[in-house]
Amino acid sequence: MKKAVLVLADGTVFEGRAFGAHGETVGEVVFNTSMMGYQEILTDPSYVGQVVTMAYPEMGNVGANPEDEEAGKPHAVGMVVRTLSEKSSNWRAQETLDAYLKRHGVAGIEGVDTRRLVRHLRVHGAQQGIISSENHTPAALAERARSAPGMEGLDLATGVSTKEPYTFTTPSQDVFGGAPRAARETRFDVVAYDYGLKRSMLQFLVDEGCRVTVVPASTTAEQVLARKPHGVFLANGPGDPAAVKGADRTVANLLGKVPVFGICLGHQILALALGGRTYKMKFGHRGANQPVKDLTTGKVEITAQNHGFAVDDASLKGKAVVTHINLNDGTVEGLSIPDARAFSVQYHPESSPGPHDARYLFSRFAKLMAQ
Ligand SMILES: NC(=O)CC[C@H](N)C(=O)O
Repeated sequence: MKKAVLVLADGTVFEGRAFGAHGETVGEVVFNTSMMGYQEILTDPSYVGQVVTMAYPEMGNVGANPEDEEAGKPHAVGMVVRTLSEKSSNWRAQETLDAYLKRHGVAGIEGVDTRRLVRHLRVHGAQQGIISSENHTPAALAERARSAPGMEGLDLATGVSTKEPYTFTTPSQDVFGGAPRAARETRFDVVAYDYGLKRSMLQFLVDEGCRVTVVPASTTAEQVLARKPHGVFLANGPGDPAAVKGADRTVANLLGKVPVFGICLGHQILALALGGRTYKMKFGHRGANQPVKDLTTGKVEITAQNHGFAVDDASLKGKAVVTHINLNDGTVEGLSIPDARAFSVQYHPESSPGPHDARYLFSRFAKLMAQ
């Protein structure tokens, strides 16, 4: 296999071998601690502009298949792994991870000391980096990584959002081949803002009896209210929440008029709509084992997460109730505005990949709409 390097903006060099597409890719280098679900991770549009390092050492073992995609293609711009499995061993696999990334033009590097890389990012913070199999000097690559734009101030959601509204009616699938879940009778019309959404979120809304109309990020509050929805869903998405054009004002104009449920970027935008603030975290939360405490019940959920920004707790005082916190670092994980029938979580109740502890939040949204 061809030699490749990963060079961080601070000049740190990691050597390895190229897989997937050969060539070069620049992005924010982040790490994910999930042991499985690399395909759901790679295809999550929230990874636009990011190079994902998988902390777990064995990757590619189950290959790739179309059912596990969260969107039509990988959105991460690069992948860093310790050991890449040459073969895929799974009855659902249609190709290897290597072939999958090659086909989609995504560069990977394997054989990297990912423990050292993850520790480096934890200490020095997520930063721009470049994967290259083109024999340039590390100094030149570090310079290019340094001149790449950082995540702060980047509106990436508007770019990946759907261009036209569409209706989504597919329930979640049983991947183990069981009978398809009986579709619930349609009870609610929901408008979902697409900031870069994961397909599984929509499937869980359909499971709750929602007919979902997905709309572009730039859709106005008036256009949404004209559809007379029972509820509005604010999806996940890439980039800086404060940079998504007009989103905070739009959501502010919806609050109080219709129940609102936000996840991840949607949660951050809801906070901004209330006059709250968001900030860039040092290295974010990405993985399937983040402990979150529900302050209203005292229960702890193990959650899937993928975010690099967070909502500033102090900025919400008097504007919203902080309902969930992260037990690792105390950051805000959920909020609610009871008067406005609105709530949101920073983590991923659809998991995909991850534990199912938080799936009940989709029913909570349905209950809110039924009231
Ligand atoms: N998954 C998401 O919606 C991520 C939200 C935002 N882009 C962040 O990094 O914090």
